[in-house]
Amino acid sequence: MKNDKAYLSLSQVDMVFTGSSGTNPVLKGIDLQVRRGEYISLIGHSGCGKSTVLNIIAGLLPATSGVVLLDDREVAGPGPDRAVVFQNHSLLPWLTVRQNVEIAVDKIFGRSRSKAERRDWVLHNLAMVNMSHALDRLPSQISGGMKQRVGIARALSMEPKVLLLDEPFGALDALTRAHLQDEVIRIQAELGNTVVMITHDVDEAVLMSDRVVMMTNGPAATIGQVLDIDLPRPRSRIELAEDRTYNHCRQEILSFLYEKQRKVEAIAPVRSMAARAREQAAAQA
Ligand SMILES: Nc1ncnc2c1ncn2[C@@H]1O[C@H](COP(=O)(O)OP(=O)(O)OP(=O)(O)O)[C@@H](O)[C@H]1O
Repeated sequence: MKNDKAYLSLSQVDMVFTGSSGTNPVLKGIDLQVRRGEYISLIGHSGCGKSTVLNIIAGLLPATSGVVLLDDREVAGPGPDRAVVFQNHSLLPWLTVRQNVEIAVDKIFGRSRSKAERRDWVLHNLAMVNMSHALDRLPSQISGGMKQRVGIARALSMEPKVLLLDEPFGALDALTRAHLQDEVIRIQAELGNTVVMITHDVDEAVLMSDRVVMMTNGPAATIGQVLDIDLPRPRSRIELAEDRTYNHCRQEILSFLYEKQRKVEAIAPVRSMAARAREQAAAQA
């Protein structure tokens, strides 16, 4: 059962990037409470600041102001209690599948677990993502979907308090993507991980999440709407296609993204193409 107390909380988080071209206020007043075992998706238009939120939780970026607490402790830098899986796998190319997980396990459990325990733990996590058949292959010898599986096994093997997924299925073809989504759903049901996932995919957000957090467009993006996905688990993608609640949730998110937060910049490239055409015509005249 999920605990109602916030396990991960972001309070009044602001982020302003400062560079040679001036200041860029990216996030403003982000407030988010995540319960232990909850699966949260962050969705919003490209560039609104989703990865920035994830990087702040990961401790890879310090927020300009505001507080991030995980299990009652302030996040003040990266740590093994927060494992990140990126869109493009980040496996070490010279290490095998097994060694890529082993390196994380040895680092975290090198002192607390015996060599045999660590070996079994590596194998267990790779079995969980159905990669036992390719333990000794190099990343260059496996497919993109398999690489993401290894990345997920590596993240899980660290027993993080929070799993941070930055578009983990974004680079995969539709079938591989569906397959891997199902595996993560199964693993989540088994382990009850607390997950924050970035996605651009409305169906993926509804299928996988307990709540979908919708971000407004930048600059100074914030949380515009939070939707509870009140669908029983286990969820079947085939049955959900006909489900009224599922379709209602989808509709809510689509309406937020494409009506309330319609991205006006999308028109800009069309304008500039037209402007370019005019310039070309003028140049040829
Ligand atoms: N390290 C950084 N330094 C300066 N600006 C940054 C940095 N990281 C992100 N930004 C800026 O912050 C804004 C939000 O970027 P971010 O990557 O968080 O958006 P996003 O919603 O994850 O985008 P996408 O969906 O396209 O991945 C962008 O304007 C980006 O240029």
